[in-house]
Amino acid sequence: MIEKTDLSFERAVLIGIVTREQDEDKLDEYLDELEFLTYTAGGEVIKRFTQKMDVPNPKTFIGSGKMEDVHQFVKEEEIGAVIFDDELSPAQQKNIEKILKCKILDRTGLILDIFAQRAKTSYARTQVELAQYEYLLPRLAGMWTHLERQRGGIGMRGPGETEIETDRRIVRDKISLLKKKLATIDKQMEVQRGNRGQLVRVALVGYTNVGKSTLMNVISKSDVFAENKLFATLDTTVRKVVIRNLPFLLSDTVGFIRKLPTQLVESFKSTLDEVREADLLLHVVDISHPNFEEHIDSVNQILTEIEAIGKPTLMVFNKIDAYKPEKLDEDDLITEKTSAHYSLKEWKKTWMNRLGDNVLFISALNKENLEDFRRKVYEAVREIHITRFPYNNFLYPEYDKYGEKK
Ligand SMILES: Nc1nc2c(ncn2[C@@H]2O[C@H](COP(=O)(O)OP(=O)(O)OP(=O)(O)O)[C@@H](O)[C@H]2O)c(=O)[nH]1
Ligand SMILES: [Mg+2]
Repeated sequence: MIEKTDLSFERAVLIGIVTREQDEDKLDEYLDELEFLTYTAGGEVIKRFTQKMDVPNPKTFIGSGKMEDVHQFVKEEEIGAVIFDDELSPAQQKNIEKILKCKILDRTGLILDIFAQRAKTSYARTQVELAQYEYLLPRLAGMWTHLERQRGGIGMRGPGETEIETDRRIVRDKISLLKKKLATIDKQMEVQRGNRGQLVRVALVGYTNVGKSTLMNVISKSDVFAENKLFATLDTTVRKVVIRNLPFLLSDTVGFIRKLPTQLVESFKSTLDEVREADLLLHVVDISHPNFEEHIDSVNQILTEIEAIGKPTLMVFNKIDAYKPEKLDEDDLITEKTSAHYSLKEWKKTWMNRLGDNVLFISALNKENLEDFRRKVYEAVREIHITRFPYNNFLYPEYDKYGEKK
């Protein structure tokens, strides 16, 4: 595994910009998420810097005055990492590093770092490593100045272009090696998937931290790692589940996020094969999150990217126990009623109504409405099952509660 930026106990500041497409409220929400990502990576956010601009500065992303403020703060407060919400170009990253003289990360770098920390199996590690090298390649020149500065002193001449070229070649070789390694594992996995027989395959998909693994555990009585941090799951777990008389395969996999780095989507292609090859998707949503609608869009966008959109899908709105609409007093005639004030009942009448029967409202944690969940999943799986195997003998005999055959 290549070096990762260690953010453990690191004091960090966040930087984001307000643009025409992204007003202050939106930026706030995005920075909340970036703060959660930083916390997941082990860092602590001390301050946020924001700036209004039409277009980012091509050299330093934010303007020079603002950069000076950040510089002062970094010096005075002993900040170890400065994290940008947007993707920085390799040149921007290099320039900013020169000014601030501390770790500079963008959103992609931060997400890659979390993936690197969390990858447990050699398969996940290989995929992350490939993504890291792809990210590193165009940034190599910048990295050298970094090393140069760190070592400094006598006898340390700046690296010539040739050394950077050598480095690029090494990284390129490494990338093609990792790709070959992944291709071999992919073949093995394909065979494994083929061996699973003809059972209907169901995949849990959704934004990170919405409760996919918790739901998997509840439904399949398994023990998949779940926690209140982002990207708890990086590997796919597949379990055989039986509802009433119907067996099927349920898989839990990596969560999605807004602007998931393309390097990661690409190198996690085979992990995501499970989603691509699924017959039915359970799109899990954290309805207690203020941005849940945007999360749905991000997930759909990634599903489109991996060519998994348009499959039969059940929308599973989870965490109903934690859903608290904002209060609107009856005599309050000034505050405009927005979706933040909707009760669950009101939500059901919105665009959710158009989803017809394909919606569910549950709490995986409190095991609320799980009967409804089982029934709807059963019906959807059965539908697929009987169209695929009209003369099928997979359906187990149904037993009543006394254990008698029906
Ligand atoms: N209040 C509430 N919390 C829940 C519910 N379901 C899950 N959680 C919590 O949400 C957090 C994330 O749960 P996970 O199951 O790890 O979520 P995930 O979707 O698998 O996350 P990633 O693997 O990171 O993509 C945990 O702290 C869970 O305890 C629920 O119904 N209600
Ligand atoms: Mg998970």
